[in-house]
Amino acid sequence: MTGHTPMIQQYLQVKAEHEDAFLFFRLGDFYELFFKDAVEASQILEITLTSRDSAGPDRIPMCGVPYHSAAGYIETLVRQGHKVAICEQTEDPKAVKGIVKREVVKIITPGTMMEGKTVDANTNHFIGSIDQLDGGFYALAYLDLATGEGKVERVEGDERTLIAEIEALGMKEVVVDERLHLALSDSMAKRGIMLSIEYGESEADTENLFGAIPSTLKDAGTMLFSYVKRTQKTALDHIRPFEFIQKQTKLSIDANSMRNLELVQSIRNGTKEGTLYWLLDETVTAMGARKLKMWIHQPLADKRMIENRLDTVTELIEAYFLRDELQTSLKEVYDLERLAGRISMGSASGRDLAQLRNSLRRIPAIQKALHESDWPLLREFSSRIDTCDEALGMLEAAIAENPPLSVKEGGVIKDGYDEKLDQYRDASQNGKAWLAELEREERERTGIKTLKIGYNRVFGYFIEITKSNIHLADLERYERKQTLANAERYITPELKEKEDLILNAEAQGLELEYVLFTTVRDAMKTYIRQIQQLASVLSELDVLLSFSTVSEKRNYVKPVFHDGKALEIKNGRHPVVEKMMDHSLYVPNNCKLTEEANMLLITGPNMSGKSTFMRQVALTVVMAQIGCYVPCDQALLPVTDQIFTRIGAADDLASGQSTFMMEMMESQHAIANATEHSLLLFDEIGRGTSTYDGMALAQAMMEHIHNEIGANTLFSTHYHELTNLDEELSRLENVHVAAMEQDGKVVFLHKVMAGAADKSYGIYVADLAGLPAPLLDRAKSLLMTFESKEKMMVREAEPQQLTFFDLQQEEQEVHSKEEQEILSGLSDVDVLNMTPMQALQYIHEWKEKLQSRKG
Ligand SMILES: Nc1ncnc2c1ncn2[C@@H]1O[C@H](COP(=O)(O)OP(=O)(O)OP(=O)(O)O)[C@@H](O)[C@H]1O
Repeated sequence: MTGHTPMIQQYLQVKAEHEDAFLFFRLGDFYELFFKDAVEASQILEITLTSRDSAGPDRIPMCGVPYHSAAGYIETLVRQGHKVAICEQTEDPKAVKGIVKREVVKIITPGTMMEGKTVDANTNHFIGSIDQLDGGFYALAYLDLATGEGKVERVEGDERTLIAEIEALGMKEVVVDERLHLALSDSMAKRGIMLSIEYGESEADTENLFGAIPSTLKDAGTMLFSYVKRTQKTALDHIRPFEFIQKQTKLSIDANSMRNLELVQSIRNGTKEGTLYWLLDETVTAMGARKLKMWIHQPLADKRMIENRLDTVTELIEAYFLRDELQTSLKEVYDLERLAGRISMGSASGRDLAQLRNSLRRIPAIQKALHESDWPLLREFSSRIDTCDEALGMLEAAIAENPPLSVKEGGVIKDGYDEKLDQYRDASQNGKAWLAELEREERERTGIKTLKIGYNRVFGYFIEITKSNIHLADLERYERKQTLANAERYITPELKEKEDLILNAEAQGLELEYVLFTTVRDAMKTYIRQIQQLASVLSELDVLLSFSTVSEKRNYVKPVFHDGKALEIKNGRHPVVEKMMDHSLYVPNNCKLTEEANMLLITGPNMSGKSTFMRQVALTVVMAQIGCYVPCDQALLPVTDQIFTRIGAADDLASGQSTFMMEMMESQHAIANATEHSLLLFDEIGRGTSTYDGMALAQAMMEHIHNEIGANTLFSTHYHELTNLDEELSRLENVHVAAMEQDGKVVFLHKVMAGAADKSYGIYVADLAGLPAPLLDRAKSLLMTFESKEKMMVREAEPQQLTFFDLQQEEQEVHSKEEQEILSGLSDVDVLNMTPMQALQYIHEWKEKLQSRKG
């Protein structure tokens, strides 16, 4: 370190504690980066790399960004998966000699970045933390620092399940201890998730935050809290008590199924379009949009709670005008949760406080409208709304109607709020007028018509009287300051006082205003919980309004829940496919799963609509359990506890697993965790391997689900051979999606009908896709050969179809069994006590057995 200038030495000291971050080192109006940081950042940010002198022989690489435009650069670095440590001057450079003290005031990381152009306010941005526990499970805690929402859940399963959950929640950063860091660093890096280590001591007093969390899971939460505290270095009063996600009260949908069903992210490009969230999102506030997403992530599994939401939606649908009024008011409500977060962390601007005030102004009308309605649940809603009158009163009194963006510009505090500030403003704005008035008064009092008030830099403001009038001067009050050739200049205490005010008015006014503003902002901290509570009620209202709007617009119906297991949907539709196509073209379908028959085996040509049908059943269940109406004419539903899907080829490239391996792992996960209250969707299990292998696996899985689990199950397959299973499995029924041949062309009817399909139409679909005619002809003739061969094989191997290896093995098993029988028969024979005829009879039997073996 020696051989550097004192400033660089200071830099190196700070940098040593923040090796893993780009250090933004404040120098005047710039943030400077040095050494390796400078080289790398200049490349990423496309800014010029320069160098500066040091005490040593080599120049130091350096680059910098202006203070006022740093935010964009910081955002770019953090978006690309880096940390940025902000090091500020913590002393006034004017007040000290030599090196100014500097300190890191904040570390911005991918999981804690809350503001910026790329931060979507309609989504929660969670930073997570993991603790590995005995017994093969993990504790997963996560927190949205902007809104203060935190949750803790128990993740049962292996590392893959854990990572899937982290991805499903969209986390960009996860905090772990050193041991887990080693174990997870590769798989997290592949997915672009930052792993940060927290060594620090856990915060001691966190009982208020983790009171509801089972003790074994608390450590994940406290570790997360310590990390956030260490990086943010501000008050975190807005962080609410962490919620414990109890699986029993939630419908759990594993991350793969979330993706397969396109609940919040489309498979194609990961955007919102084409998802259930996209379909249902008619929310008018960012808080509502976030809540909707969380509800879709964690639907309810409690009949009473579901019905309460559904009944509220019913009331909102009926109360048409009220709904409109509520939505119009809610549109004017800003993001109260994020505002509360900024207040807590001291980053709220004057404009933020004005937005808070403007939002709070809307609340009484919302409350009143609900309260005066004829609807019992809506009235109940109104009683949950706290109008935050005190907070509103304070903001009304203190904050100007339209404050500027920057607090430092002034104009944030309202006139009339603070006498002193008013004086400053008065002084600076009306200073001249005041002086003119004083001049008039003094002339009147003294009778000197030529008395005037002047100003110079040495003496400030003065009263000037010409020599000829001096005898009229009021020397009791005037103090002589300067004598000129033909005039005397005086000051008065009053004038000096005013002078102070006038001269410093602006500067002091701004200073005072800043103090007043921060006092109001800090005072608002008292109301954070109240504001958050309000936000929670309003966002819930927003989502329920959204449900009622969509349900009405799209003719959805209210589902009926019962305590049984039957799941019956009449004329169901896939809501997203329906929205994307001409509504009248969509072919509705029934789905009937009863206690007696709760497994459907679906066959039908490619593209006929098998997976659309399966998905629509799952989406209907999800929609119902978040409290929304459903796309059908009638629905009788059980409360489903978990949904598992094995649909399509959602290749998980990052995990490095083959598609077939993925398929098997997802199946394993479903089979290991499903209960009789679960819904399983298995789309074409086993198609990733050889026919017999795949068919065998599919059959075994169906048998297992039927006999051991008893879950409501939809199973689609291309293996027509499996359709015979309904004879063996009593609760299995065949359905098929109908297609029709007309003039040599296949017409897809998209209609689900009883019984098995007789034929698939793969080659026809290939034709539709535009494969060349000669290729298709060849395929047709090959198909004929295969089919006739298969018929022969089926005949040979009846009653079951086995592979060549299976047949060989079976043959061997049969033979050794016969030999065993002959041998044991021989040893059992009591030769001394049998007639020759009996002996002959035995020999004949043995010989026949051996002959049948050869034959
Ligand atoms: N009920 C329906 N009404 C109208 N169109 C439908 C219906 N169901 C499916 N479709 C249309 O048919 C297309 C194919 O459906 P889907 O992907 O469900 O077929 P599939 O039988 O699962 O095919 P594959 O066996 O090739 O996976 C859908 O994209 C949709 O446009």
